[in-house]
Amino acid sequence: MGFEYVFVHIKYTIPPAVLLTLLYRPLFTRLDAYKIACLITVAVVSTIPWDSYLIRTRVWSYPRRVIIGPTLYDIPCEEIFFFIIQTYNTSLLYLILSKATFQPIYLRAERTQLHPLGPANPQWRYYRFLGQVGFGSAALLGLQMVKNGGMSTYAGLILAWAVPFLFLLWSLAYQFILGLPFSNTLIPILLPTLYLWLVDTLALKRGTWVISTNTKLGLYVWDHLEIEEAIFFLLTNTLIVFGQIAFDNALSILYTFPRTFHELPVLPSPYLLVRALLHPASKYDEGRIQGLQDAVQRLRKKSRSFFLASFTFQGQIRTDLLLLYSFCRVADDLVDNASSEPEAQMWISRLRAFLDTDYSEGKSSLVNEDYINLNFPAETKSALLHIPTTKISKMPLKELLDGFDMDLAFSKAEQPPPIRNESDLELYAHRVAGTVARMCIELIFCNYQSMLTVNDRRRILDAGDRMGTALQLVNIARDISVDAKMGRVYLPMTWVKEEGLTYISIVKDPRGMRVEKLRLRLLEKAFAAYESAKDAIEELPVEARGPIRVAVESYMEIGRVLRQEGYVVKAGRATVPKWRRLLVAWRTLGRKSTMRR
Ligand SMILES: CC(C)=CCC/C(C)=C/CC/C(C)=C/CC/C(C)=C/[C@@H]1[C@@H](COP(=O)(O)OP(=O)(O)O)[C@]1(C)CC/C=C(\C)CC/C=C(\C)CCC=C(C)C
Repeated sequence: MGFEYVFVHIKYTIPPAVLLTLLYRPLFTRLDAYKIACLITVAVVSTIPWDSYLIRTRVWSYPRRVIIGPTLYDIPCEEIFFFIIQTYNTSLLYLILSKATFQPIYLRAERTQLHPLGPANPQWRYYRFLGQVGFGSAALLGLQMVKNGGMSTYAGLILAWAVPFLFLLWSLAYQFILGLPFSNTLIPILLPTLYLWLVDTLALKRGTWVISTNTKLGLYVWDHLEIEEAIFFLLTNTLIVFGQIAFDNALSILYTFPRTFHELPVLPSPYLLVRALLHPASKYDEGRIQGLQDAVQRLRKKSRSFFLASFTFQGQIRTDLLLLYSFCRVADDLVDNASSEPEAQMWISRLRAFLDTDYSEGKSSLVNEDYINLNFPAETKSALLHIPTTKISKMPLKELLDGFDMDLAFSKAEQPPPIRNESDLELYAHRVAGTVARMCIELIFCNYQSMLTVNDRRRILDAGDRMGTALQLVNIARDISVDAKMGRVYLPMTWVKEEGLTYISIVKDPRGMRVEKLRLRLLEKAFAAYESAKDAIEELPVEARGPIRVAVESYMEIGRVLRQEGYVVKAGRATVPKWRRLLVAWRTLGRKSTMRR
């Protein structure tokens, strides 16, 4: 009996596990735990018969002096622990590196020749076939090597065991394996492989584990690292990453095509996951994939705070929020970028009519698609078509349009400025942002089960409304100069007068002590609304608390920067440096809930 193998774990496999866990802890969700647990189960169950065979046939052995004793089918318990910890470490690395990726946009519809629009992405089927030929040949080679016996036995056994699994995973998830960025595929395979090669070199050198000379090829990658060991770690890490990718591929299919897969549980069963992977790519809804791609592009380009926050949402809610953002952004831009007040008014009327049709009973989605095609620019189509109206009520959307309507009063020379006093400011902020918060919360309630009563929900929605208002006040405080350039002043005229200023004087020169005083007054109001609402976040379903904190805090951080003297202005706006935004996200995610329900 000895502790050498245990020390390998203490020194080399447990420290990275602790480090990765600490790093990922604030982002760790139930779904992540489920994914890792599934993979560990498959890894342990599939490796035990193979490893047991290797040990019994003495291809592979452990001197008695290095292991503590207990075995399962002759496999030392330290070895079983190795399967678990390797799967855990590589999986965590994959999860960390793929956090920023919104995987559904990597789905590719594969139209055939018979499709009315002609074939699309025909190359994918060839890629799949080529991969299958490659993996199939490697598996056959492995079998042949085992059959030949002698020095090729161990290498053959590795190939014959691991490659059929790779063949299967490739066949199911080739689109993601090829399409995802290298940071999500190659890096999480190569980094742990290299690390384990180094650990293995040390273990073989010290004789912690021994490969029989009769069954190995006798080739080395470098001193003491047998080629078989190098292949083994490369293939097992590839299996783990391919397994995680296949999981994400299945989840992406489930979240992207709600017409085919509805009423999804937070943790989909293995049966549902396999059904999703077997759903033919020729049946993917291309329009929806396009809608999601456009939504991600819009968010990346237009809002750094919400783009960062979107990484922390997982599963269906991330898709829904992206689609909601896309709609809000497109609607806001249509009105803001109109060349005249009548044109902006026309967009608002058309958006109202679009919502009326979308929410009317028995409407056909085709009717609304025709309406969009006829009445809106082509580049806005995907945002309008995929807004998740089945999960949000009509009222906040209509009120959002009322908020845009208030903006139009700025361009009507005959009318007084729309924000005359504090109540007008509150109404405006409620309409353009309180409503957005309400819709976000409705989506959260729809996606996660909770024990909240109707009254609780109402109270949380009201708090959300106040929080949205707080964000909008920060937005106005940030943009005083930008808005003045467009001839707009969102500061209440009563406040402006109190400072001895006028609407015109601010439009002409939005700088100076008195404007700064007004900015601080606005921020004070914003932070008061924020303080009155922030505790309600801890009453949201647990999965949504951290991400909502990130969304809120990274925006409120703009307000905190504005409160400091000498803030940095870029393109007329105060900006929060990237490192500071990341720090805020990290801190808020890690914060413990004080009011768990
Ligand atoms: C993570 C993620 C993808 C979130 C998406 C949130 C979302 C749907 C935002 C819509 C944004 C939008 C374009 C709205 C149109 C009206 C508008 C311009 C509102 C202002 C947003 C500022 O965005 P941005 O800086 O990009 O805009 P401009 O530069 O001015 O063009 C707003 C300030 C409103 C944003 C308000 C929210 C996102 C609500 C936040 C509150 C919650 C989520 C609820 C908190 C919950 C509790 C219980 C307190």
